[in-house]
Amino acid sequence: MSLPLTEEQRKKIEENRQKALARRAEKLLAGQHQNTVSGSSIAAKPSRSKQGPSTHLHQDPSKSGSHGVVFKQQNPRSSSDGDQRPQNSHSFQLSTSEQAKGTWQRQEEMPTACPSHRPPNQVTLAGISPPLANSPPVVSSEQLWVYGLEQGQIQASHKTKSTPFVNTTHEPLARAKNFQETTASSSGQPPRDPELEARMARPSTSGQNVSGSVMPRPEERLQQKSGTPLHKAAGSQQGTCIKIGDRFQVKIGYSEELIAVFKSLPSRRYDPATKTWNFSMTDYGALMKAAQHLQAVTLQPLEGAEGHVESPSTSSSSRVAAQTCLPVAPSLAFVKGQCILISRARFEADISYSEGLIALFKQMDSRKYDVKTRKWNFLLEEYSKLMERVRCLPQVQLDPLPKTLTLAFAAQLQKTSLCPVADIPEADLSKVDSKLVSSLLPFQRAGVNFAIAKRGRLLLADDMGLGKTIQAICIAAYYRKEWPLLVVVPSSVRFTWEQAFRQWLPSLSPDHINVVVTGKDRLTAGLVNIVSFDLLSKLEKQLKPPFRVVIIDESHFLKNIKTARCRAAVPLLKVAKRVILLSGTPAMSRPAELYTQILAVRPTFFPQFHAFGLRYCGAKRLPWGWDYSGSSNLGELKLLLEETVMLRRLKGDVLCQLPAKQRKMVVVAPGRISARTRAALDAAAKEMTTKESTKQQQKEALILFFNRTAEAKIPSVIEYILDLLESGREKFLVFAHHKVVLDAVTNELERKRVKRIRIDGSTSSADREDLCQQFQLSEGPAVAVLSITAANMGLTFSSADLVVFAELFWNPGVLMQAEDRVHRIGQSSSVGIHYLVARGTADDYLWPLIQEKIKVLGEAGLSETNFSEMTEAADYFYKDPKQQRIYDFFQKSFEEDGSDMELLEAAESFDPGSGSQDTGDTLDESTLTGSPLKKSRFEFFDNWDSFTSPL
Ligand SMILES: Nc1ncnc2c1ncn2[C@@H]1O[C@H](COP(=O)(O)OP(=O)(O)OP(=O)(O)O)[C@@H](O)[C@H]1O
Repeated sequence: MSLPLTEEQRKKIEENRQKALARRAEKLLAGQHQNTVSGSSIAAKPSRSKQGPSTHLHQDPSKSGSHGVVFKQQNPRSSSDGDQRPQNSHSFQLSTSEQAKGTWQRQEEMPTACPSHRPPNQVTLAGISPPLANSPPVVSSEQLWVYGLEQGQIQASHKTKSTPFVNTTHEPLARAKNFQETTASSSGQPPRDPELEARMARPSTSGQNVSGSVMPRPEERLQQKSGTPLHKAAGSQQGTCIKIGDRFQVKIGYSEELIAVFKSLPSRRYDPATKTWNFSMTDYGALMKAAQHLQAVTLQPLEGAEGHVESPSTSSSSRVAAQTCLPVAPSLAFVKGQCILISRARFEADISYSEGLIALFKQMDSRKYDVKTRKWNFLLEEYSKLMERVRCLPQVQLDPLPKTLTLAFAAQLQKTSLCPVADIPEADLSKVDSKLVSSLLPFQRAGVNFAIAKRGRLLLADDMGLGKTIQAICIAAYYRKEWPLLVVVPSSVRFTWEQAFRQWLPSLSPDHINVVVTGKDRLTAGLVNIVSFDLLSKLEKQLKPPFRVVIIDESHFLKNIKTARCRAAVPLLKVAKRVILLSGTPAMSRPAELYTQILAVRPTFFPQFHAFGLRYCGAKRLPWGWDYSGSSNLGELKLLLEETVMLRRLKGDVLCQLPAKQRKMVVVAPGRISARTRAALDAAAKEMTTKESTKQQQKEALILFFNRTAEAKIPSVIEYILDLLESGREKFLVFAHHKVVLDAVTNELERKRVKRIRIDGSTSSADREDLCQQFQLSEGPAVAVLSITAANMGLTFSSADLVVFAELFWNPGVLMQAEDRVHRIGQSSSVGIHYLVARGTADDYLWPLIQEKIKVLGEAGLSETNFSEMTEAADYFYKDPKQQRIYDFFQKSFEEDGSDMELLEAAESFDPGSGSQDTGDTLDESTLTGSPLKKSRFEFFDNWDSFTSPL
């Protein structure tokens, strides 16, 4: 049993130790003088104040495996690798002259070996005396990072005035750690050394002024310096790597410099039982590379793993690294990822863990670590720098941003714009009709400015009902000198567009507006030419010379490049100078649907669909070809579109600017009225105004006129409703009062498998409430088909924000009550009211009648409703004497008591019966769904995808 040391003995030991240290330092100095070029002045000054009694420096200096460099312990701590012992506390410092010169350059001038300081004999682990074997030197990471400096470069001298270590080539390590930066252990990335990471990121506690980027690892620095492995000393220590499970162990005798390398590897573990170090395979390459540069050490590679370590002399990546002074990825694992734009100013590296890469990330001033996504992101202005440096990491492949993005965000990349929102200049609209300009709501004015800033090529994707029409007309009017204008729209709204041009551009003569109704019409007859998608493809030949200004309403109708409408429209749009696409739902279910619209506005963005599909449609290669039905990088796509071509405001964004109710007169297509129905309508109109007719005959003629009107409108009403659904309208009410109209709408919805409820005079009170609740709570598209007279009060449908009047009603009070099924408490949005008005029908008289009545009510303070804008727009009504007589008759009839009841009963009981031939004409379903074009339009309903618009 050994006795405890006396105090005196301890002192003696300590004295001897200090002497040994001093001798070793002198020896080192002498050795360095022999090998070092003049001008190098690096001091390694042993600290005499903090040496613990049991550090590895107890080792006999003559047997030291070290070349004499001693490290300063800055943060003595329990090591995670199992070393619990006190740590040595020698300082390692560079002189100021060193700082100024820069370390790596100087290193090239220096010999890379110091043979005199190598251990004389090969020492196996078993042969190491217990204290040494138990005492792997504990080295701080700061020291480890500069480990390469030791390689024959450092002169120990306690005479040299020491100065704080500075490496002017590197970015400050002393940067306060961004709170977003966390270690990989918390980021879900492969485990790494949190202590090491923390030390890399936090300020030096030693007072050292460490500047520049994260230091390369020892082996990397060696490579960078010499580009070749060192020649091994004759008696270098031999060691072997042995695979143990998924790790490998290094069997070798004590070597201070090798242990320093060990300590720099994140996966290191020290096993006190076997007194050996072991590592994960990810560090194998790094270790072997570093060992190649240690003159006193020779490590036998793992069996079968030789090829894993590329000779630095032959490694092209190493050569690049040497040229650019960048660290080489110290891991065998190959990592691959991509850059993704995450905001107008920042991009993210979406890549798995690589230590070298993380070190590189930490060199970026603008770095941020997002703890949620566990990814690093940077300012775009650092993009080029980062990519340049990443290219030097041979085991990292970080795919760049697509060229389209770098062009779109060139200002941010070049740091010429850091505005969170692009500045859009105010456009000069002095040449546009003042009526239109003064009516624009502020957000609409901003929309026009955006369009003009984009030189008239854009996708205006405002939410439904926000007034895309008025904005589009204003934008087109700004480029009026470049007209004729082509307006391509769903056929159900061709006349609504004509009306809008008349309303907003009084300077445009109505004669200059050409609505193309048949395939025989001329597409270029007017200054403004309005055509349906389907007719456009039939009139393709008339598109030469091409139009210079084109508006496409509901541009998502172009989502399928294979359709005839798309094939006709896209080439036209590519060559047009101004392209104004309008859609409240540019993509209904997947980003692939956006492609043609993007192509139309910016043909150069993604000329090949495949590139777009790979980036944004999650393209997958399947045995039968590529599948582009998925989605990927949607946030980036949205940013790209918003930066370059798309403007989208949601109702909620601009609610404060919107009126509570927005009424819209929708002029439905008269072309849908069959010749037979038209003849019946004309006959009824004549009967009403024939002087010879009795009062009863006139009334019967009025009833017939109404009934034929209902019948005539059915195809247009159905088409309009289906267009609404196709455009993404989810929940809305359809009011009508003829049973035949209610039936036709219900049947069509049923056929298309659209969720619906119906409330009419035959619905019991109990059922009404249930149906109402059912509609209120339903998710996704649903239509409430309601009788104007039976469901205009007492029901709440506040979950919808659109009411469609398929038919007009002579009593405006009833209409307003019906409107208020949606516009009531519980409604948080602005409500849209669409009145479908058919020319050449009873609507020609009912519409002005309703407006007049409302005006009177308004003047009497009984109605806050203002139809005045629509009244002004309704000047298409003929005012010839015959029509005036019909109008007068209408007025008189509805003022008489009892007329309502008679008309209502007639509406309820009207059955086209023998007139079914007429209905057959007008309801000709082949015109709606039978033709290939119509069929493709309605495919959407058959696949009723859940709405997953990325926008
Ligand atoms: N600034 C305005 N002044 C007066 N009325 C307006 C204004 N902006 C829009 N409106 C009216 O609001 C209604 C809805 O406008 P519009 O039809 O253009 O909307 P939208 O965005 O095209 O909707 P959707 O996508 O459903 O077609 C129309 O009746 C239009 O006249």
